[in-house]
Amino acid sequence: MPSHRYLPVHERVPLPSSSRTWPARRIERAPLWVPVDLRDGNQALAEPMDTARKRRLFDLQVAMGYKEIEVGYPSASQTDFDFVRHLAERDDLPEDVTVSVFTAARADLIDRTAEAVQGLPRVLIHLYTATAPVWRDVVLGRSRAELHRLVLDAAGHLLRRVGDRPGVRFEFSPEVFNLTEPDYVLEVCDSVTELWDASPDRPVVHNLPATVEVATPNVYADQIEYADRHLARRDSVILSVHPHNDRGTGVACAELAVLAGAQRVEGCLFGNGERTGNVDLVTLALNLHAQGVDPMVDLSDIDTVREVVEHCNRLPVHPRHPYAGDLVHTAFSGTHQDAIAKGLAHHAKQAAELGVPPEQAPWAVPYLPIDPGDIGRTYEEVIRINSQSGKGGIAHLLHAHRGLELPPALRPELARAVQRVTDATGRELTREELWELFRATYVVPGLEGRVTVAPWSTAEVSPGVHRFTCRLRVDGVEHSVEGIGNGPLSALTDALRGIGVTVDVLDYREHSVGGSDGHAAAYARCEVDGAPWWGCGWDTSVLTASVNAVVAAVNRAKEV
Ligand SMILES: CC(=O)SCCNC(=O)CCNC(=O)[C@H](O)C(C)(C)COP(=O)(O)OP(=O)(O)OC[C@H]1O[C@@H](n2cnc3c(N)ncnc32)[C@H](O)[C@@H]1OP(=O)(O)O
Ligand SMILES: CC(C)C(=O)C(=O)O
Repeated sequence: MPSHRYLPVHERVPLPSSSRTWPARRIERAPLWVPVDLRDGNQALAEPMDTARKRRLFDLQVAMGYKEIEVGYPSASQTDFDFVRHLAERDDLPEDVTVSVFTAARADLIDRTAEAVQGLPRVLIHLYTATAPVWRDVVLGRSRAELHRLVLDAAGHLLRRVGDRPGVRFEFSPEVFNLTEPDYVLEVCDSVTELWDASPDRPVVHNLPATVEVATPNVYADQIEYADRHLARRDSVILSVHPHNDRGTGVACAELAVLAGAQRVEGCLFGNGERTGNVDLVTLALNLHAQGVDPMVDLSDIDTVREVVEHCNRLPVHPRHPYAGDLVHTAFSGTHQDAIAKGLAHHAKQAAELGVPPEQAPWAVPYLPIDPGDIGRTYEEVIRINSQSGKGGIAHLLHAHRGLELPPALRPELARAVQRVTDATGRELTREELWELFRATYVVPGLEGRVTVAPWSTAEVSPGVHRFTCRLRVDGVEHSVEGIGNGPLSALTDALRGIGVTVDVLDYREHSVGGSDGHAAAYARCEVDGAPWWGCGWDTSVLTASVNAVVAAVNRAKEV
């Protein structure tokens, strides 16, 4: 790899001194989140959103509780302009929501922006110019002083155009802040603060973007802490960050930046945006939630949020996406499943002991960072079965979906049967297929096979003495037999013995299964012709289930 072509960040930009305090801090409340899906996310789409899609996403963001929403770049396209006009003319903005619009530092674009926002009751106008040396030299062709002049000219023009309108506030972004000299950032931002005469009741937003992520997140945090300490009129400045995800650490950058003093975070839902995307606001919010901090946005129905975002962006959310992906609450592997199954049972028990519903009880289930129920997911998909799965997960699924309480001694044998199938097919077993496999292996042999028992009846002929009377078919030959024992099952085994089938019940358990059809399950481990075999019964009658379980064990032994 020609790695020598790339300079490390400290050779690309002077970094601020290292008297950092952010590593010792904690995030104890949510910053102001600002979704920029309708602008930064939108400009990265192959097919930008039309008004209907923009409106759908905007309404979602309002419903989720976002209070500041960047809605477009109205001077860039008629579609963006029209959407801002749509918001202004519909006049249905909730009173606690401010819209933000984006513009480059050019008089013609500012004029068009001013036209677009006419009539909006609350609007933040977001002016930007790249400030980093490569952009100054290569893209904009301006020296430090010339670019500073361009920014002030544009900021002044904006102020003259809309500064006296009620409800208008301003934001400035030195684009590529993270590759800009710290002293130049302060010089430009402070002069803009001055020009716009920011005050605590009309603060300016200085938004310091990692336009292209180029360094480990600690470097960005140092840059933000330096700005936090040195920006002028600090109580009149809202310090905002806008991380991108080029190195895959956009979320970490935003979190460390908040530790370092950022009060506001711009990003997109599920991380859409230029190249590898903007920082993902959903992950950031749920990371706070998982630390016990109120994220101040409603993600209790994450699948609806995802569906709307996927529709509007025409992009899928990855199945492994943090919190929201299809697979993130699912365990296929045996030991994880075992731990989750035990953890869920423990959680239910703890909740009962505390006298609170499970969804209110403190969460500490292994391998599940948050309760999937918090974001509207069910437990259906938490455990899925393939060749990596083990007995714990299999037992959990049969319990969760069929109410079976499989005896621990039966589980390893069933797991081997499951593994034979999943290894042979190489694919996942659905929960219906798992149930069918269990039924075919342990229950069906009690109903059909070399030995069948039907019809039959039992009676307690004297206290503690039971008689089992039946017609037995063995390899097609029918016998009328009778047995006596201290219970119905021992009477059955006695009857079988009478026709030469030697069977002893070694272990037996039964339980009822709740639900409308009121089934019972019976599990019998029997020694048949000198070897142990499990058989199971599933019937509305406990007695029938138990008889079938013993016959199943006999037939399984006779099949080999
Ligand atoms: C990091 C970000 O996300 S920045 C936002 C980027 N978003 C977009 O570009 C989406 C919308 N953009 C557009 O629709 C168009 O680019 C427009 C309408 C804004 C401008 O279009 P055009 O006038 O055709 O210019 P073009 O797109 O080629 O932009 C390049 C010009 O803008 C100048 N420019 C770039 N950024 C800025 C800025 N922040 N302020 C002022 N001028 C700028 C460049 O120097 C260049 O000028 P030049 O032609 O004199 O060399
Ligand atoms: C905030 C602006 C300038 C931006 O989109 C970026 O830098 O990525």
